[in-house]
Amino acid sequence: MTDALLLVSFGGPEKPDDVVPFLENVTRGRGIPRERLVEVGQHYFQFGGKSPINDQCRALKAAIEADFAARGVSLPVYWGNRNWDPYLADTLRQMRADGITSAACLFTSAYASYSGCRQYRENLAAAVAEVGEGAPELRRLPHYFNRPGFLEPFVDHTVAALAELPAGSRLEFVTHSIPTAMNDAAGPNGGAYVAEHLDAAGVIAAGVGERIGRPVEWELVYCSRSGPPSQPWLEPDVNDHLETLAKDGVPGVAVLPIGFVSDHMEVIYDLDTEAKATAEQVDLPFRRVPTPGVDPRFVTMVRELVTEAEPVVLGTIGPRWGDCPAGCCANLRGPQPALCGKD
Ligand SMILES: CC1=C(CCC(=O)O)c2cc3nc(cc4[nH]c(cc5[nH]c(cc1n2)c(C)c5CCC(=O)O)c(CCC(=O)O)c4C)C(CCC(=O)O)=C3C
Ligand SMILES: [Fe+2]
Repeated sequence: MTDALLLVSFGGPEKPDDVVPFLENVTRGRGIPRERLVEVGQHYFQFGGKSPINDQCRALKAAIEADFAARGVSLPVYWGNRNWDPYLADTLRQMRADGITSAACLFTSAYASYSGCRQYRENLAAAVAEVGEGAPELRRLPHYFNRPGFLEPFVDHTVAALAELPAGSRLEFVTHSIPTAMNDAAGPNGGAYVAEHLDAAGVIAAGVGERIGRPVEWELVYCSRSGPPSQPWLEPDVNDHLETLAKDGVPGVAVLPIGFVSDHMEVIYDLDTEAKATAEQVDLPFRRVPTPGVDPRFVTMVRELVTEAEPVVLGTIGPRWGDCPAGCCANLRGPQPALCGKD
């Protein structure tokens, strides 16, 4: 039984004074070099000290509420963040006060990895411990990277982007880089972060090819690397790759941020600002494809995750679990309490 839907997101600063404390929350104990933090702070300040992510969560929450109301799903929707106000513990206290005893969680993160999955589960465990007695019981909705409601908006918007680019342009699928060791530990058997992205990208590329009547070339590249240079992270970086493509005479690129569900700071800075500038420098026609955001198909997918009997998925991997199997996405710094999983 479920009394509520809980949107679990990353959080972001809303004004300049929030930026440094937000970055401290995100990077506490993560060993990110100081120069990187100063640089990322500048990305936020350049946008007035405000990340778009909280407004995007408010918009998604409102769209889900409207859809639930229209479809007779009488579940209240709550929202809490890992790293900024509204914090998960505050939301759980509100839910308890409202008489909610159980909730299904939707993470605004679509793929397996410590950063994108288990860290959310650890933060939920910490928030439940902080709230104490009477905190709602939480379960997690299935991973959705291979659901039509997540993939189809990318197909549509990519077809539109290609129509504005020279013939023969390619698809650059972009996701957040992570340490290679984190990918090696992702999912129950390792490597799930990259494998899930490749599966999703393959479905989108095939869908686009079908729509435009010819196969399109594509690859998966990475943005937003942090960490010390000595630590290997997934490569190539999108900027380096755009330079390679220009040298190879590729006529243009559609850039699809498939690692993200909304156009938050990584998208508007790392892609729309930095990667776009790189493309201009090397004279490579560039279009950035929107993320699902509040696309009605994505909102419908959320309702289906809550109410469905039979999961519908695309690609080769097959339906994924909600609550994770034991050993999934290990915390490489050592085990921590986590909810929504066998360990
Ligand atoms: C896989 C992944 C996702 C996708 C899944 C998901 O969506 O959760 C994601 C999302 C996000 N990452 C975000 C912001 C940041 N991530 C950082 C740092 C890091 N991210 C990592 C991974 C991921 N991150 C990693 C391995 C680090 C290194 C530190 C560590 O090992 O933990 C830092 C610190 C500075 C820096 O190092 O860049 C910031 C500020 C925001 C908010 C954006 C906004 O404000 O609009 C969002 C949605
Ligand atoms: Fe991040």
